[in-house]
Amino acid sequence: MNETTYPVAPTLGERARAALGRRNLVFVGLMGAGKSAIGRMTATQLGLPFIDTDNEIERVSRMTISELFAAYGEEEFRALETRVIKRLLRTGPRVISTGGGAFINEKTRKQIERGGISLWLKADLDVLWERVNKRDHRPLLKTENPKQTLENLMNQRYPIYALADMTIQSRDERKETIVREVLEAILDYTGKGSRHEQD
Ligand SMILES: Nc1ncnc2c1ncn2[C@@H]1O[C@H](COP(=O)(O)OP(=O)(O)O)[C@@H](O)[C@H]1O
Ligand SMILES: O=C(O)C1=C[C@@H](OP(=O)(O)O)[C@@H](O)[C@H](O)C1
Ligand SMILES: [Mg+2]
Repeated sequence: MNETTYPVAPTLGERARAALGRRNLVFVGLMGAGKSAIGRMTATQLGLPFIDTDNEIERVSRMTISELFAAYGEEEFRALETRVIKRLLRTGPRVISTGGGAFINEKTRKQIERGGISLWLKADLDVLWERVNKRDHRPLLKTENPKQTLENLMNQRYPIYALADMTIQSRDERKETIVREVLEAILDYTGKGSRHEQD
């Protein structure tokens, strides 16, 4: 029996996966930007393993992030974060969502620069606030005026997040739409997008 097979065009996820090669994709940005949620969905589309550094820190320390901050302080948490990220970047490829402070730490940022492609999920204050005020597991926001704290962090950190390889605006839009933009950004950044080649 004769069977005719037709070529199937690769999906956006498959094309982005090929463009990534052996590199890790690393999400950075402020609390509430969507790094954990969008990172996980992006990993599924890419067919790659996903790791959230906060989850990994909680797993190895057997403490929650809040407990770690309370027991040892932020400095110890950062040291642990740096070690965990260094180890994760040694192998790959995978999708790694970092906690908001990771990319701000110079040592960690250099590791990310060497071991992966970084993507800043950028968001306005109101979007961030709307998302983070629903939960209380973020120790840095346990202040008298957490929205003001968030704004101060934006002012301090946005110039540093801007050093990331790619930037996507995280906004009041379906997560699937943001994920699609992330995949397109990978193609553009690696020179495999439609702006660079004929599809
Ligand atoms: N595009 C989006 N639309 C609606 N809610 C979102 C979107 N992206 C993220 N969220 C939600 O916002 C909250 C914070 O997201 P999360 O991924 O934990 O952020 P981060 O890891 O950057 O702190 C979560 O409840 C998540 O589901
Ligand atoms: O911005 C920060 O310094 C932090 C962000 C948190 O992660 P998310 O950005 O995923 O909320 C977590 O790592 C910790 O509470 C500190
Ligand atoms: Mg997170």
